[in-house]
Parts: sequence; C-alpha cells; structure tokens
Amino acid sequence: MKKNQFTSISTIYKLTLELAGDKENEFKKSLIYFTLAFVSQGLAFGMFYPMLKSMFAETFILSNTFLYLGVMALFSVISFWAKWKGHDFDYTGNIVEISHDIRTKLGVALRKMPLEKLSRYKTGELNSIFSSNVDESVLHMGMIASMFLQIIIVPITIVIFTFFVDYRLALLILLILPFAIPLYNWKRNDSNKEKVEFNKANAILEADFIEYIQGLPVLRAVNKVGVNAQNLHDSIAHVKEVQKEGLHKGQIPFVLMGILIEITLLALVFIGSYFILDNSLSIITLAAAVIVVSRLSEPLSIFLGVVSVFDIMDSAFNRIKAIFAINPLIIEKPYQEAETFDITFDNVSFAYENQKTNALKKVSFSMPNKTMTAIVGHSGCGKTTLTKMIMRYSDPQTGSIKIGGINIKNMSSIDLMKNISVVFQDVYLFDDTIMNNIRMANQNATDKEVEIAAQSAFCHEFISRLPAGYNTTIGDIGGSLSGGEKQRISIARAILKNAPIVILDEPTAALDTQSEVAVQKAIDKLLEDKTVIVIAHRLSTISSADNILVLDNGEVIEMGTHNELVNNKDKYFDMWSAQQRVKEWSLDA
Ligand SMILES: Nc1ncnc2c1ncn2[C@@H]1O[C@H](COP(=O)(O)OP(=O)(O)OP(=O)(O)O)[C@@H](O)[C@H]1O
Repeated sequence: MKKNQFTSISTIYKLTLELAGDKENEFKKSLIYFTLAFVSQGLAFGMFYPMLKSMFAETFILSNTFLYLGVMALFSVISFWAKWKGHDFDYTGNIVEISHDIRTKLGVALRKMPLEKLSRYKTGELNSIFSSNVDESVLHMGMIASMFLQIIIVPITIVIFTFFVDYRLALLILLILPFAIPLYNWKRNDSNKEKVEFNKANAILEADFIEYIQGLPVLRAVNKVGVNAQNLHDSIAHVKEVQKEGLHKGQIPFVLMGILIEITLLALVFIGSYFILDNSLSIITLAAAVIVVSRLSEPLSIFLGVVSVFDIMDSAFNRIKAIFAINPLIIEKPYQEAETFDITFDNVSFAYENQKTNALKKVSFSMPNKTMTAIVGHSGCGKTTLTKMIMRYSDPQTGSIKIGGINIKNMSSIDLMKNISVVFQDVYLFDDTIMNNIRMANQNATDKEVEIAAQSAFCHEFISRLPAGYNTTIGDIGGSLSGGEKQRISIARAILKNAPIVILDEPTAALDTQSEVAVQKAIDKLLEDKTVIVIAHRLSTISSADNILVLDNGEVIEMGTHNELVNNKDKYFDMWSAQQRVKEWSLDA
C-alpha cells in the first residue's frame, strides 16, 4: 500500500476480507447490517429538519410533529437493531476462529519454512507475531468496518438531506468537510510510521528480553549482568521514545479536527444569518442545520481514530503476511525415497542470503554406504554448512546433493529426515519426561525399546538414579544433568531412531575426559553399520575415518585417509603436527 494517501474504503475492505478468509460471507453480511445502520442513523438526523419546521410552523399541528418524531424514532430503532446484528460477527466467535486459523496457518508456514529463512527470525520476533500481531490484526476487524462505514455514510446522508432543505447550506458543508482529508492524511502518515516503528521496536524488545533471560546464567558467571543488559535497556527506551513521539504527533490532527468542526458550525451560523436577513432562509431551518451538523462531530472524530486502528491492523498483518510469503522448499517430481545411503556432493556451491561470498565453493565428494567421512578445517571454513546442506537447510545455488543416487530435492522433508540422525554439541531437551525426550525419535517405540536405546547409549544407569527414573521431567532436574549426561540422552534418541545416516557435530568437544569416554562409547554403538559424517576439531578422534575432507574457505583442498593426508605433508599434516605438539606440551607440563 502506498504511504501518505487516503486509505480508501476499498483498501480497508480488501484488508478485512483477506483477514476474514473462510468467514468472508459472514463478514459481508455484517457490512450490509452496518450500512443499513448508518443510513438509518443519517436519516434519523435528517428528520430534524421537517420536525423542527412542523414544531414552529404558523399553524402548529401536533400530529405532524409526532409523525416526524415517530419516523425519527423508527430510523433510530432500525439503526440500533442493524448495529446489533452487524456486531454479531464479533460476538458469535468468528473473530476467535479467524485468529485460530491464522495461528494454525502460521504454524504450518513455520513447519515448511526453509531452515535458513527460519534462522533469520529471532525467537522473540516470532513470539510477537504469533501472539500480539495476530490479535492486533483480527480483534478490531469488526470495529474498523463499522467505524469506516459510519464516517462515510452518515455525513453523506446528512449532506443529501440538507440539499433538499437548502442547497446553499449543503454546499457550505461540502466545501468545509473535505478539509478533513488532509488532516486524515497527516495523521495517517505519522500513525503508519509510528505503528510500523512500534511493531519493530516491540519485536526487538521481545527478542532482546528472551536473549537476556537465556544468557543470564552466563552473564552472571562473568559478572556482566548490568553491562550486557545495555541492549535490553536500549530497546526498552526505544519503545518508550516511539510511543511518546507517536502520542505527541497524533494529538495535533485531533485538535485541528475539533477546530474544523467548530469552524463548520460558526460558518453555518454566520452565513445562515446572512441568508435569514436576506429573507431567503428561516431561523428554524438554520437551527435544524446547526443541530444536524453538530451531529457530524462524532463521525469526524472517529475519522481520525480509524487511522490508528487501521494502521495497527495493517502493520501487524503485514508482519504475518511476510511469513506467509516465504516459499517452502519445493519437492521436485518425481517424488522418490532413498533405498541405499551413500551420499554424493556434485559441484555444490552455496551462499547464505545477503552474503557476498560463498560458504561452500564447488564441493564434490562421495561417501559410500556405511563409511565414515570426517570434515576438518579452521573455524568458519564451512563444516557446519556442509552438514546442514545434507538436511536441505537450503538449496545450493549450483550443484546437487544425492542420497542413494536420488537428488534430495526429490524427497519430501519427512522421507529425507527419517534417514538422518543428528547429534549436536548443544543438546536441546524438551520440558517433558526423559522417556518422552528419548521417544520423540520414534513415537511408536515401547517403554522397553526406549530403555534398550538408553542402555546402548550408556545412560540407563544415571536415569535410574533420578527421583522418578524415566518419568522424571527435565524441567525438574534439567539443571542438574551434566553436559555428558545430556549428550548421552541425545545419543539414545539417535540410537532409537536408528536412521541409516548419522551426522555428528563433534559431540565430545566440550566434555571432560571422563564424560568423553562415556559419550564416545555411546557414539561407537550409534555408528555401527551407518553412513557417518562427522565434524571434527581434534584430529585424533577421526584418524580411523574412511575419508577426511579438509575444508578451507568453503573449498575442499585435500581429501583422503589420515595416513594419506599425513604423507601429503600439506594443510592436514600442518594441523595434525600442530595438535601433536600441543599434546606433547601438555604431557610435559
Ligand atoms: N546463517 C548464516 N548466515 C550468514 N552467514 C553464515 C550463517 N551461518 C554461517 N555463516 C557463515 O558461513 C561461513 C561458514 O560457517 P560454518 O558455520 O559452516 O563454519 P564452521 O566451519 O562450521 O565453523 P565452526 O568450526 O566455528 O563451527 C562462515 O563465514 C559463517 O560466518
């Protein structure tokens, strides 16, 4: 939508219909009721002219006055009834269902969103879209429709009525009312910017808050609680500034709109008096016109209020639509499933979005079924990126990745991921029982099968010592599990999943020697008969790998077995020698 322009009824109509989705027909019905309500309201105001005229006629006829009063009352009753029916849309649960539908669709969109795109959103940002932005988009949709119809229909009906009574007064109103439009545009310009700014500021605040809470233990440990809270302080202060500025700027058009209504009335009285002196207008008609025009103050003040509501909805819905607009990765035809589990990278180049340099450059290699390939290289050379590509984190810009001879683009995400187990350095355990945390790898597994997997991962013993054994919840004891224990639970998951391909992101790197031995035993069990790809920092852990890839700035610069690479006396040999020297120094010390 273009900024700085009058938000037309069609813009608001389109936005609300888009939001209504399946409830479009119910929503249109409520609009018809509102139209009827405001036409009736305008007609009821218009009845002031004949009613006052009959009251002050030379020959006063009570029945005539009552007739006009009765018609006025009838229009008012119709207006109240139609408004009531119009608001049915809000009160019969439609709004709740629309919010629910949007949240469900957001859930589906997130599930299908390429992980690369997902990783661009901060948790707090997504949280604010799921909760507040959905409410802000939907909760006011009934109200905005009725407000907008009111500000359009009531003044139009009043002007038409006034034309029949005295066209000069109607022209006068018509001359002054359009001044409301620049005020509206002014308010809209500021309001739109403010709402977009506010939503952004709010999302940053939520993200910073979540990050601060998550990082609090680390910050406390390094005694930097106050220093690192600076981001949070800044985002809280920014929200305050945006709100303050919005309130300040928003006030001026409101004050001017009040002045405009006063000017209309004064002009009416001034010019009307001139017509009375001229004998071309009766005092009664002018009095009726003043009463009727003073009734315009309500729709005119709503006129500006509607801007803020519309901008809240518009800005919130745009943030939701941005998520809907992200295309899921396409599964290309023919859909296929892998039957063997060798992996081939053929000339794969990949750059992260908005990055100038490629994280992977023309990477080609093959991993035969049930072999182990290790990836080594300095920090940032592309090791994690390479493993993420096997899970179709994103599609490479060039080249292809195949499992069992089938391009992973031809596999559904479920078919692809059922073949892959991943063990990361950072283990995420859900706030559920240990039993369920392991079982999530295979929902059909029995308790016994979970236990067997836990035994194979060498974690049965410590789980049995917990207060409720396998039924202990992570929330209760999460903090008391050691890194090695958490790691073994994640390996038990992988063992239970029993996928033919295993990706390991050096899970023992952060562990002490005792935990490392236990985790290594668990890993050996997990890797039996699997195609394994392992990221390794300590070369001693992968010297038995069938193939070792040495990456440098996204390129494979060496490839071979440990012995071959050592004999090559190149980059791998340098890394190996450096690590050997460090080992010797530590033994000497
Ligand atoms: N989500 C991302 N967006 C943009 N660039 C990224 C993203 N993730 C990684 N990179 C960049 O891609 C390059 C390769 O990163 P990658 O994480 O694959 O390296 P790595 O070898 O696994 O590093 P480490 O050993 O430190 O984990 C780096 O330059 C990194 O900054």
